Amino acid sequence: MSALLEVSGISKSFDGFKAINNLSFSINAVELRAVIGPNGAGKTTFMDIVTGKTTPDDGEVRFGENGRSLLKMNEAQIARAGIGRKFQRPTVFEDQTVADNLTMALKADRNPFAVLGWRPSRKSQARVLALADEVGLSAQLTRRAGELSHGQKQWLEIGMLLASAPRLLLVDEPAAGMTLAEREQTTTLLCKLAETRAVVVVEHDMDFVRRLNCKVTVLHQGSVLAEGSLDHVTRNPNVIDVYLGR
Ligand SMILES: Nc1ncnc2c1ncn2[C@@H]1O[C@H](COP(=O)(O)OP(=O)(O)OP(=O)(O)O)[C@@H](O)[C@H]1O
Repeated sequence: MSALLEVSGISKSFDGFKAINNLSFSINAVELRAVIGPNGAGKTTFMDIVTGKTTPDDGEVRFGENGRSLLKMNEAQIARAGIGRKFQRPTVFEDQTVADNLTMALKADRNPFAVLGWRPSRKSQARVLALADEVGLSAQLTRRAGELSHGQKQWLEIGMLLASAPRLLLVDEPAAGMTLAEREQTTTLLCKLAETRAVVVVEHDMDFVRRLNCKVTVLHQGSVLAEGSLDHVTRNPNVIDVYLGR
């Protein structure tokens, strides 16, 4: 399996403090990966670097078959290249319906000139239905996003990200604030999405990570401390020492 994302020897200091320290790892084109680690381990900074929000001091980040360097691209170019990021707090348009939110996301995926005079076509309406179906919101299409539960808003935002057909989806703490039923549905959704693309989930909730049943990367002090199945990494004495045993 070839790597879709290759992070090699990246470091990033803030005021002399190494938030990321010679970090290397790769993500396959079709895989679900959980990234865990204690507070301050560098998980957010890693996502900031991959999405172009932060530039590392050293190292390289390559994406796609041609190994294109992401460090030469800005945030918008990286998003267009196929990397979507889901922040912890959902940012949907609360006054708009679910269908309108998805339609706007489809529209936003177009170049600025194509957006001028853009009207929803039959094809884009079908795409909205397909996106709603993919994230389990078919029955909510005409509801205002503000009326949705927290979990439904998270799924809507994932649907909006899917409008631009990302090859890599970075998802920050999806389980936070969700009911048990919503967590289970989110697990199913993330596993399904990872059947056709790469999905990287940053998560603190170990029960949720266990349900994802995927390879886990443990970060500590900006480097990879351990990698493998959840059972494998949770048996690692270093992981127990710095993360689980606290
Ligand atoms: N812009 C910044 N300026 C100064 N220090 C920063 C900045 N961004 C991150 N840091 C520091 O870098 C370290 C890594 O932070 P980061 O947010 O990446 O960790 P994290 O693993 O996401 O933590 P958490 O689980 O608490 O979200 C922390 O010590 C943090 O205080």
